[in-house]
Amino acid sequence: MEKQIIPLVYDEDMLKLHHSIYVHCDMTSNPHLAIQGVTGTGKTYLVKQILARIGLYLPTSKITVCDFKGDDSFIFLEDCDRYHRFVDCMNGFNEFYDSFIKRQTRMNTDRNLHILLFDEWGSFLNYLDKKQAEEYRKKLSIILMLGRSFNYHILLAQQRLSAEDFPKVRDNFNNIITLGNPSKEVIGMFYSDIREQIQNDRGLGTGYMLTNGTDFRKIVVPTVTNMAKVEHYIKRAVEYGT
Ligand SMILES: Nc1ncnc2c1ncn2[C@@H]1O[C@H](COP(=O)(O)OP(=O)(O)OP(=O)(O)O)[C@@H](O)[C@H]1O
Repeated sequence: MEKQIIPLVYDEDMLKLHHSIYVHCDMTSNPHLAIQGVTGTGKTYLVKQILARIGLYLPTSKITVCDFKGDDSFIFLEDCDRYHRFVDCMNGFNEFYDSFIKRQTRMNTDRNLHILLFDEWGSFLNYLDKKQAEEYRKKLSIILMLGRSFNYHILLAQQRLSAEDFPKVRDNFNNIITLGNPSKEVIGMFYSDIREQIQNDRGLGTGYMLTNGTDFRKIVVPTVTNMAKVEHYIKRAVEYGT
């Protein structure tokens, strides 16, 4: 499969040298991303940029949005079939999973990129009963394991990526972004080998990024000058092919 490269965030060290250099992500080799950070650290602001860049740079991409919290952040998608909020996230996730299975079983031979944004996966699992939660957890781990070959991708955003919600989270998500200052638990889970590089100096729109478990960098989230444009590219990809 061809490379599918999108710019993600700025490298803070380069920015300090006055080089606005983006850290890029090749979705083909690094298919899944996770973003964590306490409330107000800018997760949604970054998620929107990533989705818009996928829509802009990879114009045959499809996006499915499951926003369990269901506030106004994605309300501009309210007429779209691939936008789901709160309880409807069960349907949204199942539709995404079923379309993945169609590709995997060769009922569908398309190979254009399809990404699922799931906002607050952990809260969603808590909402479900134990048996249902196990079923959804299993389906997610199948996509995380097999999605790459079929161009199926996961983007998760939640306050804290915990081991109960995602076993082997560091192995499953190629890029993990932590916005704001990480807690002791987060440092223990993700940054234990490089603790000395974690300072309590992160503000709005800054954080850390870990790629493939080892490649560590400080990052800065670019400022959006035209949010309407960002939302336009997201909407185009949420509607693509429907
Ligand atoms: N890099 C940034 N530059 C400028 N403003 C930002 C940046 N990141 C976030 N903001 C602003 O900060 C506020 C909080 O951001 P956002 O809603 O993305 O946080 P969040 O982590 O998703 O919060 P929650 O978990 O409560 O949904 C918003 O008004 C957003 O526009």
